[in-house]
Amino acid sequence: MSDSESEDEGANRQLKFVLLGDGASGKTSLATRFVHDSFGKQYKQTIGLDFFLKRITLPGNINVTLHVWDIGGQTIGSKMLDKYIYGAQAILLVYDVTNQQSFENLENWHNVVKKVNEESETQPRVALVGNKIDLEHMRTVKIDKHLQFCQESHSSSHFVSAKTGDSVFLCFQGIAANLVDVKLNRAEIEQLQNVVRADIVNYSQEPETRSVHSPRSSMCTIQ
Ligand SMILES: Nc1nc2c(ncn2[C@@H]2O[C@H](COP(=O)(O)OP(=O)(O)OP(=O)(O)O)[C@@H](O)[C@H]2O)c(=O)[nH]1
Repeated sequence: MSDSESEDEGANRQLKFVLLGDGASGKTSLATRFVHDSFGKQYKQTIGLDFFLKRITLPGNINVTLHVWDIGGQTIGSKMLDKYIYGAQAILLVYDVTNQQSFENLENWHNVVKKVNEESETQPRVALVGNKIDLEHMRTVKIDKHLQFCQESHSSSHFVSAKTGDSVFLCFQGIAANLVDVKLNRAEIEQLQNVVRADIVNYSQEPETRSVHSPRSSMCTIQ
């Protein structure tokens, strides 16, 4: 590689992020929120895989291009899955906090990742991503189970909502920053957390004021 090529690469690091997890856990929605800052309510199953590309600038003027591989939830038994995972710098294991099964099945996804890692020179960072925290009141996956998984699998821990955007940018950019050894300060983290949103909820049968807080979430419901 010539000097100018390596300078180019230094100026714009390419990172492969792979999103894994059960169907309907919200992988496409997370990628769409991160890349296009949009959200669609309608579920459209990903067949095989989808690609997203996003260039971000991290503190210190460090440009990073994220290649986000959104793997369809039905590929768990597919022979192609190993190839999709291979060479990733980051694996995001995504589950739906309101769906216990989607959390339990992450073990199968993680096992595939571990098997691929055995044959790979690069060892990806693994991140556990609990999605749909806007539905905190319907949560079925206990936070201590989430944290236990992180500890056992040496994963970073993230709670996000593709729907509201809560902590989605922080999740992707935080992982990217970590990979290129950039430290985000408190102000940058707060800025990336992004959404402070209050939904008006009409609890007609329950007259008392409610407040629902999630860990690292800025969502609340007010009446
Ligand atoms: N309330 C809520 N719904 C969400 C959120 N993220 C995704 N959804 C919804 O969940 C459904 C599934 O989302 P997808 O992003 O298509 O799920 P997926 O994991 O890509 O699914 P596969 O393509 O089958 O692997 C859609 O109806 C989304 O609108 C979220 O943060 N909150």
